[in-house]
Amino acid sequence: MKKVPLTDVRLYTQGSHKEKAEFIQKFGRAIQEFGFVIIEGHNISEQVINNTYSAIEKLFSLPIETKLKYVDNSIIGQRGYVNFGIERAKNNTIGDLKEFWHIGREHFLNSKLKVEYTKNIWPDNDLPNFKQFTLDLYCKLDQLSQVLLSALSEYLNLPKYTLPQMAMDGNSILRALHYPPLNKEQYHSGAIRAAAHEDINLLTILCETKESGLEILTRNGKWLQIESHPGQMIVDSGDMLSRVTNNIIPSTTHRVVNPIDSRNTSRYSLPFFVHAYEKCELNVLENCKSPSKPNLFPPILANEFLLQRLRENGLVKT
Ligand SMILES: O=C(O)CCC(=O)C(=O)O
Ligand SMILES: [Fe+2]
Repeated sequence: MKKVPLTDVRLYTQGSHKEKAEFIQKFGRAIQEFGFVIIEGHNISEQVINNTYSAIEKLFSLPIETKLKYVDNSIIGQRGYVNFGIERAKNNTIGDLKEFWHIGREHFLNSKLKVEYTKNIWPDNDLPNFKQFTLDLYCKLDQLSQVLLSALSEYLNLPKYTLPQMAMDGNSILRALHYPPLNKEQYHSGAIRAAAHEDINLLTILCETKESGLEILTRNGKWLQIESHPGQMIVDSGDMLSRVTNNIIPSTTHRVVNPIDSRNTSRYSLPFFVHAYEKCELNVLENCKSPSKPNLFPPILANEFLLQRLRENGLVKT
């Protein structure tokens, strides 16, 4: 496969029995064999996405002193603003050329499971609409993730609630990202917008972007540019999914490369990291165990795994 597979979520949400089965296979195989899949028919309107993009463009254009008011070091970059140079890919010593803002869960789908997550930080005094727009997108992506995880459970021949249950009211994060234009020094520093890495979580859903730069490392070791057009989103697998599937679905390596000179403009992006709930034990799922293949990963609580990976990414100091 040279092109990232594309499929339509409506086959699963509104389709006949046959169409549902078609989606399950196409989506599951794409994630398993390719690592990335483009989806359409996700039912999140252009307006919701564009409102959020306008809000984050305004946010990142605030003076640095204002943005720094929204840093809380005690919560290790899990909410609010994270400045340039802080996050780096695992095993990398140079920080990425990006600033970002994290939004966590405020609404719970199942009130019985309610857990206390770190409180969000809102730039209300500087940007009154930011909270409304970003939370609206968060909730819609959260619902979409439940649908995609249900299809993926069926692909693994597991009850369809298996993966959705892990992510239900999970510690998922919407990341608003800004990669500013590069100066000459940065072009030569060896740093890139986002160095090659795997995401920590179960799945990542990336909203469409206006500027290119995202590349994936295909399972046969070649870098491939990936674009999403209006109405499309990109989905990829993370480390938590790799753990619970005993690497049947490996996490996908990806990066964001620097722009060529003639397109040296800001790039904004909105990935949604679908996490398990904090106390979820990341055990290998029943159908992914096999007598001939030992379990590659010992069980670990989702929150402990997250902390371990944040340390590797430079967000937690050891
Ligand atoms: O900006 C992008 O398109 C991808 C960002 C990403 O991979 C990340 O933040 O983990
Ligand atoms: Fe990523």
